[in-house]
Amino acid sequence: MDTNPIQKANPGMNEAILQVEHLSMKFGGLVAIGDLSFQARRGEITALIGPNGAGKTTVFNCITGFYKPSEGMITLNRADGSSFMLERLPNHEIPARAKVARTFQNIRLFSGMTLLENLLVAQHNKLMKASGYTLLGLFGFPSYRKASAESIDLARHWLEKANLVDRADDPAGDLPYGAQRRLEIARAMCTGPELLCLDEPAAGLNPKESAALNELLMDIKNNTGTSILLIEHDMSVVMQISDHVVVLEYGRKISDGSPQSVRTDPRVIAAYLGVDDEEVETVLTEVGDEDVIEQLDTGPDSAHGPGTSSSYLAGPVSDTIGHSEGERVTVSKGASKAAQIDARAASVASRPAAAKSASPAKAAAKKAAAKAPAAKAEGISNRLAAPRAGKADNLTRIKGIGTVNEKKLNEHGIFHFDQIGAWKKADVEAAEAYLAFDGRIAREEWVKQAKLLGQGKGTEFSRRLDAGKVATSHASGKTASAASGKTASAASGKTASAASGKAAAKPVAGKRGGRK
Ligand SMILES: Nc1ncnc2c1ncn2[C@@H]1O[C@H](COP(=O)(O)OP(=O)(O)OP(=O)(O)O)[C@@H](O)[C@H]1O
Repeated sequence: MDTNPIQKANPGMNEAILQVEHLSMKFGGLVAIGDLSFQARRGEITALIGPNGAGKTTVFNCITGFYKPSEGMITLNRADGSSFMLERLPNHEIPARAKVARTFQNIRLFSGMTLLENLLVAQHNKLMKASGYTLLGLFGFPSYRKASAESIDLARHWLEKANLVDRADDPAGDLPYGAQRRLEIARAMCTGPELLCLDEPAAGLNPKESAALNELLMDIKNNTGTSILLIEHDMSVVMQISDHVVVLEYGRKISDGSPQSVRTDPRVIAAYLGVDDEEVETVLTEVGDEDVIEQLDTGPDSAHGPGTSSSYLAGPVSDTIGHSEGERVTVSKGASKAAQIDARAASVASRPAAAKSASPAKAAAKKAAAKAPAAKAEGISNRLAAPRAGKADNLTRIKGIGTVNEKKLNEHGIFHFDQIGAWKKADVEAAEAYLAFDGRIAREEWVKQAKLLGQGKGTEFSRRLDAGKVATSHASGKTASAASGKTASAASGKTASAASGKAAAKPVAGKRGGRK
């Protein structure tokens, strides 16, 4: 194989700025990335998404030379026709020669330096080159003076783009969080990258800061030649600005395509059942396909539930998962949710037609199963057998309750705001144990919110939800139809509501921990 990290490529053949081929990264026995291939196209925003620990940052670390991959090739095709095999390029040469820049999950600015100084430091290499690497050059060479003036102009340009020019002389550490994120991107842009890799740029941003970030990234996409590779958990950012989305789970690619196609991919939704409810809810409620929900009835992935390593661990051991309908699907013990979905789809496809005709019996079995958990809910004191007057409140108006948890609460006899509003400490603890929420109900003040909503008052969150600014499975933020046997949003074709015929008893979906 050619050991020269630079290859000549034909200009015009570089539709893909980045080609990742059969990339694997192992840490001892742990396979963080397994045989991953994807492309990022020039001039586009490509998002790399997946649950915590899926291997996204490891991919970035391989692209930017922080890790040398165990196997595979990463090719960066520059606009001038040259190509670089990044896995062979010394890492300090990746920004300079291959023109790849990155930001990190944790902000890494020089907080004591001013904004302008931060952007000038980023151009240090260019300035030193212009000085001829001599002290005299710093003062005497016209090339240095020219480069210095150009660097200041470029810094000012990116400060303007990031809407930070007014604060050019303030220390970077004094900026609000969202502004620091934009400054990092401005700093990376000062290096003139062809590929900009952003690791969770929207993490911790409020909606206004998120919108400012989107605007900056769209500006970069539309007005510079820079292509963007983006790791992001915030689905609103991903869906709004990405041209192309690659989804990882346990280091493997499970989906690759347009934002629309990946968000309706059952394997992606299944993968996201292991993360925060808000993220699950965003995907589930936007997809809302009954078949998809049906496919999710595989239950939690015990091999990768909370507390275990969230990385893909190759293992040939087979196990059998039982389902309420009685069919059994065999998957490997280390299989991801996506693999379970695939296995189940194969099982459904091969099921004889006669099995399908047994659906009334299946429905009865499901109904019985749906009733079962209520009988087990000893921990919560004020349960009801059914919603009053057949109508439940829309519990997703409480910040922290997504459609998935609303369904579980309904299954345990909790349908109304005043029921949650009346919870005592023991009820909160029981609900937290059932939902595997570990202190979150108290922290998010569900009881306080529920009291207000029960009195017909609103909260900041419920007002946003009622105004349609927050995703909900309910046709209208204020309506609900849990336990009515209908889907909550039949009109809009969205997700089945709680306690509908589909709400068979299911254990709590595994969470994969918080962000880094
Ligand atoms: N240097 C390392 N040594 C050992 N294991 C590592 C190392 N770096 C990453 N891992 C493991 O590889 C897996 C993938 O981690 P990675 O940080 O790439 O995931 P991620 O998708 O970026 O997660 P998150 O969304 O939480 O940032 C994890 O199990 C992680 O613990």
